[in-house]
Amino acid sequence: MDALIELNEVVAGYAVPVIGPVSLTVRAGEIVGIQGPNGIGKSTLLRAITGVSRVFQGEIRRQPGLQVAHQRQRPVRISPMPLLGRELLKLTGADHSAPPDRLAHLLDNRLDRLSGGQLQLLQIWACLGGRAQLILLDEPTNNLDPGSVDTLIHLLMERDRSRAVLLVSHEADFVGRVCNRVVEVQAWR
Ligand SMILES: Nc1ncnc2c1ncn2[C@@H]1O[C@H](COP(=O)(O)OP(=O)(O)OP(=O)(O)O)[C@@H](O)[C@H]1O
Repeated sequence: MDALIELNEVVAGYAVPVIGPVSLTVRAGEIVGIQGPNGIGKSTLLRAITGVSRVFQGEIRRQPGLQVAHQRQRPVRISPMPLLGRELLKLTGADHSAPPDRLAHLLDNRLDRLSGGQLQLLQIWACLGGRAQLILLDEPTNNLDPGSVDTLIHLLMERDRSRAVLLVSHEADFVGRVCNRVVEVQAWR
């Protein structure tokens, strides 16, 4: 299989269908964006890839052995968390690639003493620099000021280019700057 993942006419939801049909393909090295109005089911589609939501119709084909990392829209923040930034990277396997300079000042801080935006950037790098070949990012610019959005773009560009990213974002400017392709999704009707 050439692609990392292929969605073929996928309809996903929970007790009832929410989104679709959606077809898309993500290949190694690509950054693909998913766009659509609030509440249409974009997060639900990412959850279908990780098996958390239900696939009603269609098919999701994964490259054999594919590992997926998922940065959720509102990451759970467990407090207190006496874990250092560099320990988070080690736990996720992300210490194998040197963290970018822009994150260096966060590595010796406890996770529960980082700001929401700092924690988010570190968690995104833990996904991008970890073992997964496919990284799912749900609204990665949430909580980020313009300087941090620049850092996020830098992290995306610095990732190992064999990795692919499938991201959901309502920030058209950000999507235009980082994505190779954008897929417009529709609600199930
Ligand atoms: N665990 C769940 N069980 C049942 N319904 C859910 C669940 N999570 C979300 N939904 C419903 O699925 C629909 C789509 O939600 P989802 O969060 O996927 O949309 P979205 O497009 O990502 O929204 P936004 O752009 O606001 O982030 C909503 O009506 C929501 O209430």
